[in-house]
Amino acid sequence: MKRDRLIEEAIEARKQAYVPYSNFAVGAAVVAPDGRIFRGCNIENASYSLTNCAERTAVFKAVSAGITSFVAVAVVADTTGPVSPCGACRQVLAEFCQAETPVYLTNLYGDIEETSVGELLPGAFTKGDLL
Ligand SMILES: O=c1ccn([C@H]2C[C@H](O)[C@@H](CO)O2)c(=O)[nH]1
Ligand SMILES: [Zn+2]
Repeated sequence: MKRDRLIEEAIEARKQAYVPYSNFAVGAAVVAPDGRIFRGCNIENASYSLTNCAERTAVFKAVSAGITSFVAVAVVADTTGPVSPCGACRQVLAEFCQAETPVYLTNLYGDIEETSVGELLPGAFTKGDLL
């Protein structure tokens, strides 16, 4: 199943997490319109606030490869329930996805919450608001 394949990609991405401070590894994977998958992990820094979350790493890798829209997203972490993306990542996903774009929030224990970018950030500030 496509969903499960994407979650596997996020699990693989998580293995590259650079997390010497929190020891909380997160993986993400986003799907381009042509089906290509971009992986991301969280990347921490001794200057803690410079940390980049897994979701934004995946999105920024894709954007730097010329992909500026996504048709599905998966995120995984070692949480008791499905992982919950931070506000910054919700805003970045809103920039490059449709409100209906599916987001699979998961953990290492098989819990899967199927939500959407619009549900994660209702009323997002978007480019249309700049007019
Ligand atoms: O959805 C999330 C939530 C947290 N983190 C990272 C940021 C930091 O490295 C660590 C602890 O907050 O987890 C992510 O990458 N994605
Ligand atoms: Zn985040």
